[in-house]
Amino acid sequence: MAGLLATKPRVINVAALAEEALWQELELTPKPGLVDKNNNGSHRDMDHALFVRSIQAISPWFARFDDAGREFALRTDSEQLALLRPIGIACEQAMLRATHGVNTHKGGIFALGLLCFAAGRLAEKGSQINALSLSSQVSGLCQGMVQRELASRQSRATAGEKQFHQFGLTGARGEAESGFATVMRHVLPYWNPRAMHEMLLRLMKVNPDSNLVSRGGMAGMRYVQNYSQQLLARGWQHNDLVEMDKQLIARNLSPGGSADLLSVAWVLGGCKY
Ligand SMILES: CC(C)(COP(=O)(O)OP(=O)(O)OC[C@H]1O[C@@H](n2cnc3c(N)ncnc32)[C@H](O)[C@@H]1O)[C@@H](O)C(=O)NCCC(=O)NCCS
Ligand SMILES: Nc1ncnc2c1ncn2[C@@H]1O[C@H](COP(=O)(O)OP(=O)(O)OP(=O)(O)O)[C@@H](O)[C@H]1O
Repeated sequence: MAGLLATKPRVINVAALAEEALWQELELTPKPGLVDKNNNGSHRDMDHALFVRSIQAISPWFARFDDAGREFALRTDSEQLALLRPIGIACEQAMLRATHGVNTHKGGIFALGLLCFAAGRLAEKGSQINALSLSSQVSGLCQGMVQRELASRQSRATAGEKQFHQFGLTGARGEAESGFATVMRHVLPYWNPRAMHEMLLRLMKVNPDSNLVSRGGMAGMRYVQNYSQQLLARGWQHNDLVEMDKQLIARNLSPGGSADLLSVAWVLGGCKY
């Protein structure tokens, strides 16, 4: 009888959660400054249809990231990123082919690719897959990334690299190296998949988003952080988000980094327990 009562371990498919996360993020509407079902936000080169094509091009790669995590599970942490990166870049190329060169999900590929790879590595080692183990696995994989790729290089080719040298911001790399600490600290304790607008506001309130800085400088980033903080503090309705969307579009601001972290939150929230 006891055998019958024993609960079977829940099988978590992180690759499937990652695809689901991209759809949930895209469909969330209104989404201030971002592409959603209503409008293109602060983007002249992207729309909903382009994001659909991008998600369709990227999603088959999530299982490949997971497979690679299994395949390389016995290699040391420090070797992993070099083994993963070529797959990540190939996935970026698939995205760019589908979008005719537009950067729809570069940050999303980076973050979700790391999570799928970490899940494969944990599964191969027979370790439990949950938000905490995924967070610490990603942090381990990315240890030293900021120092190696930002601090010890003078390149200013990308927004992230420019902003590190200008403002000391570590962007997507710093977030990954911390094990997505922004999501773990500011969203997961309050996680509710039916309250995705609130989850996004919690992210925009604190996230040092390189997209905002490259579009509006530090003032633009602080504008969005303060706006989100006020809505969370006084409460908000649907129309408050419609108005925030208008204000961010008027300032050409787009919190793309927080949109990526919302996808990360969907995956970690789905593995919370
Ligand atoms: C690491 C990458 C993404 C860094 O790119 P970049 O120098 O432009 O950094 P940057 O910090 O500007 O962010 C890139 C994207 O991340 C998102 N983002 C921005 N700020 C943040 C933030 N604070 N937190 C999380 N995501 C953010 C945005 O959408 C942005 O477009 C990229 O250079 C890269 O290496 N891509 C190759 C693919 C790869 O490494 N994959 C490995 C896992 S699959
Ligand atoms: N729904 C969304 N709408 C817009 N951007 C999103 C959305 N979801 C995620 N993002 C993230 O924001 C990024 C796009 O933002 P942005 O256009 O500011 O970056 P960029 O392409 O590097 O800059 P620019 O377009 O000014 O050259 C995407 O790479 C993606 O990571």
